[in-house]
Amino acid sequence: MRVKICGITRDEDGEAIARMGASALGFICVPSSPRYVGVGQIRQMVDRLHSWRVGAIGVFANVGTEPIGNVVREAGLTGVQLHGDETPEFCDRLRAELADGIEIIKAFRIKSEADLERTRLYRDRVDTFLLDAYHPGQLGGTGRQLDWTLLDGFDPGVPWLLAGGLNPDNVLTAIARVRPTGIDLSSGVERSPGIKDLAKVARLFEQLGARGQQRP
Ligand SMILES: O=C(O)c1ccccc1N[C@@H]1O[C@H](COP(=O)(O)O)[C@@H](O)[C@H]1O
Repeated sequence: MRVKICGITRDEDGEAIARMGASALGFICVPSSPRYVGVGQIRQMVDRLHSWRVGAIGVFANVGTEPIGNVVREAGLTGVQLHGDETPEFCDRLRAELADGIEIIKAFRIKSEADLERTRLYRDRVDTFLLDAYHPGQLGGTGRQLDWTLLDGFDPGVPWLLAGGLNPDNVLTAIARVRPTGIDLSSGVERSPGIKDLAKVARLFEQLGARGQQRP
């Protein structure tokens, strides 16, 4: 089970969570978010993570391919998460901008079957899907669950992460019900926006037990 913990803003949180066994850490590059971190700060955190086998994913929404490429290179990211309204063609252009091996995760905010259907258009263009809850006026980090019943039989043909309102108390039910390739948590393991609650993160990994983490 791949485990991504998103919204890291402090060196000490990143290091502790990498040590606990996270596959990837997420850094919010969306300026309107309370979890926003600048490129210099991300670089500093990424440098401190070099001894851990952990991915470093930048989360972007509705910005150009060139600024994303610049942040990826300057911060030393291993991947990007597109959390806005990026088109399939945008994903192709971004692929051309990024070095080989940089992971592209496309996030979808799901409120209906039609949203799930739309994910098909991205299948051959990105590496990984992420399904999050839709909440009007907010891009992410909402702490809200999407309607898991919509995901019955969802099999996109690419690895995919379940996100949206996951926490140590509901994560095992979510995995058993939805069977994603991986999970992504942010506000469910926080004390306040951007400040992780390491006791909650530890409880999450206890819950996950011997499942083992995969791919940075
Ligand atoms: O966390 C944010 O502030 C954020 C801002 C803009 C885009 C995405 C953001 N977070 C992503 O939201 C999901 C779910 O978060 P939660 O677990 O429900 O709090 C997660 O993928 C974050 O990467």
